[in-house]
Amino acid sequence: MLEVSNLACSRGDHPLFTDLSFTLEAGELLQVQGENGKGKTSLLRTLCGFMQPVAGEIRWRGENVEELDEDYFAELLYLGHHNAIKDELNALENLQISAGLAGIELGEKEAVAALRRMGLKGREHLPVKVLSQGQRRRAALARMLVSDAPLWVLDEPLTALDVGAVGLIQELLGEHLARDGMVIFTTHQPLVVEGVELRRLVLS
Ligand SMILES: Nc1ncnc2c1ncn2[C@@H]1O[C@H](COP(=O)(O)OP(=O)(O)OP(=O)(O)O)[C@@H](O)[C@H]1O
Repeated sequence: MLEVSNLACSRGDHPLFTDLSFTLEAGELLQVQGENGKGKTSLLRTLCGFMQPVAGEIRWRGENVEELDEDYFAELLYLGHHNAIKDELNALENLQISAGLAGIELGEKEAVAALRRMGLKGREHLPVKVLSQGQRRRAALARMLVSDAPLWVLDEPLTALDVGAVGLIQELLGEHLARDGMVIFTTHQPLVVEGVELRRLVLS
């Protein structure tokens, strides 16, 4: 379980939020909401240890994440709104490398199957720089199919996706939550996971 207590974050001298507390349990889907610039991305990045909070504490399975360090990162899948993919490499190489960095040895057959489920059949061996925006996004989101991390932190996962891909992402979220996974995410588009209650955290 993720427990956030009295968290405060700033960017430079600019305070974003203070006294933010919430929990996230197995099977829960939490949307961070707020107008542009309210600190949604900053909150997600702070939860993943990329930014230091000004105050407060983040606990994972009862322990402060600063003390857990690598053990916490191994249980975390972060997909930022910038695709963390290398332009010169193809979708297959990108997926295998990112899985490897997360400690997962991903065979070519499995990686190809994941990319095909993401609608990239026939595009697996092209450098991602020639893919469309939506296809690049699909290539980045394929990590959801090969991750065994229980905590997913997703920053605007639906950006650039067509209706079919949005449906697929909603399906993948449903599968993850049904396995007792947890998801915290932002989106400016509607996102519905069938049979799952959407919790909301509003930054104001
Ligand atoms: N590196 C930085 N240096 C200074 N200020 C920054 C930096 N990164 C972000 N900010 C500021 O911090 C604030 C929060 O940014 P953040 O990206 O967390 O907002 P957001 O709620 O995710 O916005 P959006 O809905 O537009 O994606 C914004 O005012 C932004 O300009």
